[in-house]
Amino acid sequence: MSLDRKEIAKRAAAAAAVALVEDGHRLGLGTGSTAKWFVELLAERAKAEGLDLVCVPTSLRTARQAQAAGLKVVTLDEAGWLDLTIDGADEFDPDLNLIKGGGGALLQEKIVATASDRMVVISDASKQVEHLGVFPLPVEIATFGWETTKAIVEETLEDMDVEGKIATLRMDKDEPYITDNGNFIIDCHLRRLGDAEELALALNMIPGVVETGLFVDIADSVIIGYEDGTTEILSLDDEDDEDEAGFD
Ligand SMILES: O=C(CO)[C@H](O)[C@H](O)COP(=O)(O)O
Repeated sequence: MSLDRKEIAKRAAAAAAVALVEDGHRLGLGTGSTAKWFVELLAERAKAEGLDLVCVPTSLRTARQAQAAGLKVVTLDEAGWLDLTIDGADEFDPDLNLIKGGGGALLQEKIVATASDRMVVISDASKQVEHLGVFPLPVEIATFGWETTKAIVEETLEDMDVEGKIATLRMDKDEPYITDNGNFIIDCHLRRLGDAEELALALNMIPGVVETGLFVDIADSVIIGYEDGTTEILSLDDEDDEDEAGFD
């Protein structure tokens, strides 16, 4: 199999995350192209080593992939609480705050990550930013009265210390994109996001807003994969740890 450089980086981060999994773990499985690598490599290791794992997917897409790969899939309520969630991100900053939801699964991703002892993000280096906000911030909203909700989101952004305030309804070809939870997503095009926690709280106060893609104080570590197959782990409590292990 010949992979392009970005895929090598994503696969390397996913492989390093698979090494964190222990027999008996209850795992949250993220959504997106990097999380897809994790599910594939996890299933290979689980099969090879006969690991007893219970997995909670964050989207229908991931559920289908995990089931097809032979992983045991249960709902979050069946699992109760999780040991570890591994997921991708659209951006992460030096405090390991995230923008997520580029793949539309932000609500279940946030619920699952929050119900975990530990959330580890897997990413290529392009998602690392000094300040969140270049990637459009996804906000999941109820379909009922969505134009009114969108207008209130824009008014709220006007009042906040952010730059760029345009919200657009996410589309899937000619139709609005519908999440796994039956909601719409608006993408907020901000050039600078200001205080992530303040913004998340203000947006979450708006009736009609279901959840935002701002993950504040949720991630514990980020594994960055590089295009040469090496990885680096960023953690808030540890010194940065360079890992030279590549993959074949
Ligand atoms: O938040 C997400 C899905 O809702 C993804 O984790 C995020 O979009 C990153 O995806 P990818 O690994 O494909 O770049």
